[in-house]
Amino acid sequence: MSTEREYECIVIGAGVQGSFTAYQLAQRNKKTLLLEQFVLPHSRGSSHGQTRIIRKAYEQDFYTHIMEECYELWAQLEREAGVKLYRQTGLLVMGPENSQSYQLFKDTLQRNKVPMVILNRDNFSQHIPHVNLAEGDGAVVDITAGVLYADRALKTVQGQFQKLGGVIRDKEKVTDIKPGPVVTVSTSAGVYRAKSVVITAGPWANRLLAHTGLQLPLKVVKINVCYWREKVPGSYNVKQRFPCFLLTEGKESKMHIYGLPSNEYPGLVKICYHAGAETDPDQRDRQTDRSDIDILQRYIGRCLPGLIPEPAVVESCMYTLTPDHHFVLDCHPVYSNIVFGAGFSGHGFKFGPIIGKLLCELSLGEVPSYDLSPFRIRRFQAKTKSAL
Ligand SMILES: Cc1cc2nc3c(=O)[nH]c(=O)nc-3n(C[C@H](O)[C@H](O)[C@H](O)COP(=O)(O)OP(=O)(O)OC[C@H]3O[C@@H](n4cnc5c(N)ncnc54)[C@H](O)[C@@H]3O)c2cc1C
Ligand SMILES: O=C(O)[C@@H]1CCCC=N1
Repeated sequence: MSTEREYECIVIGAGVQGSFTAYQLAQRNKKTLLLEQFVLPHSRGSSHGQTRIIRKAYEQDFYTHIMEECYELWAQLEREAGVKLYRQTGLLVMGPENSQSYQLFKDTLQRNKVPMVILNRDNFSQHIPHVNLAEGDGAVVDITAGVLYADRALKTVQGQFQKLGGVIRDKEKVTDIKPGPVVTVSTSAGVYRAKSVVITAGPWANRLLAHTGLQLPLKVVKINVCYWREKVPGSYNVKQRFPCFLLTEGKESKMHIYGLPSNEYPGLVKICYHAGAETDPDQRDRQTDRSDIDILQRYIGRCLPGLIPEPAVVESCMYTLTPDHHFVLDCHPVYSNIVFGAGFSGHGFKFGPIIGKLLCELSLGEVPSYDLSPFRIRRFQAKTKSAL
């Protein structure tokens, strides 16, 4: 086999997690191949689109802790590449004042001393115009939060990986993985070998893991990415300092509604429902459920009076959900040189740089920089089907 087909590590899937993992490996001078089934850039997975929210506001301390370093790593990439990837807007968290979820968000911010502002009913509309705070809801702003320019970030990290000597082969679908001390990876165009393999295949994770005899309890859902037109252009604009926002559990929905200020499409505000209908990732466009859009229309009609409650643009994206909505970051239980990052459950983009670092550490057999117990597969126990 020629040396072009032999690597220290092969990363499968060039979404945000695979691209950052490959970049971390290349920074550590590891000869790395990044394989992607589609021609890059593409919009068939979970990492496409122009924007994502970045925030420290979480219900669990472990995410807030990790975000500390993650902000640094995003800034480092911006400096290294000379590209702006983050814009601070703040994140307005709203939810029933006495609900568990809202209190957890607020407490986590306070306990971790994240810069924040608590708004009350009297000063709310002065700070956040054109939003009706629902009866009984509280409101708190995570000042550190903002928008990540997602497509630009992906292009940047892939470019930096290549500058470090990393190889990307797109339009090359992985068709087989043969575990062993040296792992053999077959694609639609060739056969490669590596000391370790990282699987970051997003909605296709279980398809890839099947080659290693492992299945995770993952559910893939389609998300209708909705943009809503401002009645008065600029009312919810990023330049007017309108923040990102997130609704914790409420009457309308068990899950969150979230939004970003108008920015990428002039006059249009991105507001989505944090759940969707199950889909086969290869049949995404056949899933036509729009019940999420009905929920959004009702919410917008009631609480965002400056928007036309009819989506102006609807795009598609996918979440890969775990039962507890926490990520999966682990080594294969039998083949320790096969590592995977999966189940990012619709909130993984902001963590890309740190996920890359952690998966790189796991693939090199190092002790990971953070306690990975919330992310290990043993938490699923009986639900983790293994043919091994
Ligand atoms: C509408 C929407 C809004 C979101 N908003 C936010 C947000 O505001 N903040 C946030 O932090 N996160 C957000 N997320 C979540 C975040 O975008 C995802 O968690 C993240 O993009 C997942 O990345 P990934 O690399 O795991 O998956 P993907 O981006 O899907 O990457 C997996 C890649 O693997 C490739 N692949 C699969 N199988 C093969 C194969 N056999 N051979 C070769 N390649 C293969 C795929 O083609 C794909 O490119 C959002 C997601 C969606 C859908
Ligand atoms: O991860 C995020 O910040 C967004 C908003 C909340 C729901 C999921 N994604």
